[in-house]
Amino acid sequence: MERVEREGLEVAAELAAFIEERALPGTGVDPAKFWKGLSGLLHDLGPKNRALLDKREAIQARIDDWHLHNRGKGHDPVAYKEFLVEIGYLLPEGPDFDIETPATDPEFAEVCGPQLVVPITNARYALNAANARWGSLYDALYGTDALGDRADGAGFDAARGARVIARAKAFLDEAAPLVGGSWASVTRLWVQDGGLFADGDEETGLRDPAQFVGYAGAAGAPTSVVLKNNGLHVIVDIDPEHPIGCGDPAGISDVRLESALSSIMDCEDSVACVDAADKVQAYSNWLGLMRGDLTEVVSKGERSFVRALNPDLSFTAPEGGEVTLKGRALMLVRNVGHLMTNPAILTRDGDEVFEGLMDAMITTLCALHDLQKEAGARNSVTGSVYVVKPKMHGPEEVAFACEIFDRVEHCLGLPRHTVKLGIMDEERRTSVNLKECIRAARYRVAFINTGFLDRTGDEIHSSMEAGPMLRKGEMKSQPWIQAYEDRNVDIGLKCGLAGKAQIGKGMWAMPDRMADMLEQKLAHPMAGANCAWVPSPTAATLHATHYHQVGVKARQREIAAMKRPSRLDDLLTIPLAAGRNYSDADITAEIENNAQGILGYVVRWVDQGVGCSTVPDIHDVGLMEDRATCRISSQALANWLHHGMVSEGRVMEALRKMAKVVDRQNAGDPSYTPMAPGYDGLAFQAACDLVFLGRVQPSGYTEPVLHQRRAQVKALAR
Ligand SMILES: CC(C)(COP(=O)(O)OP(=O)(O)OC[C@H]1O[C@@H](n2cnc3c(N)ncnc32)[C@H](O)[C@@H]1OP(=O)(O)O)[C@@H](O)C(=O)NCCC(=O)NCCS
Ligand SMILES: O=C(O)C[C@H](O)C(=O)O
Ligand SMILES: [Mg+2]
Repeated sequence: MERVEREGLEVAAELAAFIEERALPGTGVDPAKFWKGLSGLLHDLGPKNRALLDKREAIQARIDDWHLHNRGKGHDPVAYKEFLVEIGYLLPEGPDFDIETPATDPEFAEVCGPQLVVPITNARYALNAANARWGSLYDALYGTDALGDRADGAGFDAARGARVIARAKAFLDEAAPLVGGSWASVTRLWVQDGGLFADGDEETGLRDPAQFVGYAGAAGAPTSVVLKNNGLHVIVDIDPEHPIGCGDPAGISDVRLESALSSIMDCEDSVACVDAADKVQAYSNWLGLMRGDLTEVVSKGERSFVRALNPDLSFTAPEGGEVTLKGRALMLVRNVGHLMTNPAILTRDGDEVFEGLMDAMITTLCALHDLQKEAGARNSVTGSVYVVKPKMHGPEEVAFACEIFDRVEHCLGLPRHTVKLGIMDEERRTSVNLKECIRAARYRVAFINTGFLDRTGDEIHSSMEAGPMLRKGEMKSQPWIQAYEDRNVDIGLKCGLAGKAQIGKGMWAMPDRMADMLEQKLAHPMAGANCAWVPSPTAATLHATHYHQVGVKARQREIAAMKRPSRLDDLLTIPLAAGRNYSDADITAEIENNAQGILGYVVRWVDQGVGCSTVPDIHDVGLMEDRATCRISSQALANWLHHGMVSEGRVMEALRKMAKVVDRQNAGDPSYTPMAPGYDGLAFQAACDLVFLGRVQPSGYTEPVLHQRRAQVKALAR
């Protein structure tokens, strides 16, 4: 790899060119100052980063020892908790406080709704995610199983269309009820004296006239009307010439929902970035989004078009004048955590730099383009940069993240606390010390979010030596996870996040099961969450309906008033399989299911550089797999192997059997290299390493193995 020297750093030439030719110009940041700042950050904070990782390992070693020492004695929760205090795992809680994060955007402070996540390396998807602020409810209902069944695909099914329209109008009856009658019987809509009127069985209007916020077209025959409920907008489009509108009594052609209020552009678990070329791809997409000029040619069948960021939407206010609605989701960027290093830059000692430090500086630099915009659509109206920081273990690591951004802001000449932090509550040492973690970021925190996928992986790894764990599917109903979810909300509310920052909930990991999502994900706003993660724009539109049903702010007040007890003891309950007598068939199903998930994900990661995939499980349900879900499956198998629940031979047999299944599932992909019958490729090897070496991976993470094998594949291709 060609490198250039910059202030004591050996920088990959393509990364240096990206920074000097594309990221820095237009920001007013002097290149020499930038490199000096980056070099200082990497050299000064690298050792501290390393020390924090060493501390993780030292703590884990003590926990392992404790379990080994106490094995066979029956778990003593009181002694265990005392031990966790003694080793500094469980820290004392300080006095109550309120966070003091300066001005966050309305998507954080006021409005509640879905949060979309997207791999930043995929420009087509990333643009789509930015534009997912608005989504068609008609399309979402028609194109998924939301109504219980799926379209058969052979042309437009009018009967299905009628069911979709009936459902959407039932939604309008709940979200924006009329004084008399139903939206289904409306035959005409018009605006008069600042009010919205409807003809139907009778002349009527909105039960709450304040829900009408704007319209497009002529007052007497609007082409759109805009309604608002729980802070979320709904656009009813009217076009009697439209193929759908022409069959509607009022000419209604669509109901569009404000859907993804925010979108996380992910540089972490949904991407595969192992070197300078990958990092430049990620950074340049983020730069394009922050500059506002990212485009991508999208081809669908015969049709090709250029996808770009959507503009804001403009309507006439009820009394005249203009109302503008944001056309794009508020964008956040997820940096990587503190663990990994990356060869894109070497220190003066020739070591790879910590990737999280590099991400912090470069993603913030890219965001300067948004902060400095004088015209055109801005991402943050309050002049903030939103960085999601994953996989931190405890308050010291959160404080370290804040220190990193103090330095970044200083180097880039930004006001202190411009960068707002999303703290993923997804490691056990963060969950048990959540209040202190929030305190450590009290001037920056913009969200806390329960990343239950990583959290489940860490649950298994942390207590690896305690015994064999429950099956993966049983984890979600265990006391620890329920305590974790509730405590996250309780502590967030106690620390004053309401009205300033988000309390978020985790991913819906079955992208094709929208009926199930509609039924189950209502629980997130009910639990007091301002937002919850969805895997696709369509899922965002459907999940948005939940925030029409539940007023989250009121719900948060109710929950705060309950003053629920802390449940720390439940949180510390280890999900052991003790007492469970799994049948041989259960055990086979569990190892095959995990093996299939790991292989299906890893083969695309290692061979093709795809960081997020839908992979069918053994029941043929497509699951969103990313590094966090892979961490669970590999830790689950490593744990059962370690405790002799299954032999190495049996697991290897399952891996080979499932490799053939995964090969068949990918048979239609011309760029796919089958794993069977040789089982000697790097992807298969990576899957084996994740499982057979899973116990000794740092915190059970998958990154070290995946990066190493992907780098080998790339080297071979060169
Ligand atoms: C799960 C996933 C891999 C499925 O991808 P897929 O099989 O290509 O999805 P589908 O074929 O059903 O849909 C593809 C369409 O949906 C869009 N889409 C899917 N997921 C999207 C996302 N997260 N953001 C924006 N658009 C998305 C694509 O742009 C594409 O539309 P287009 O053809 O107009 O561009 C994908 O949804 C994804 O990557 N989701 C992100 C999940 C994530 O980031 N997880 C990590 C944190 S938990
Ligand atoms: O990246 C993910 O899979 C989502 C989240 O960070 C989690 O770990 O649950
Ligand atoms: Mg995670």
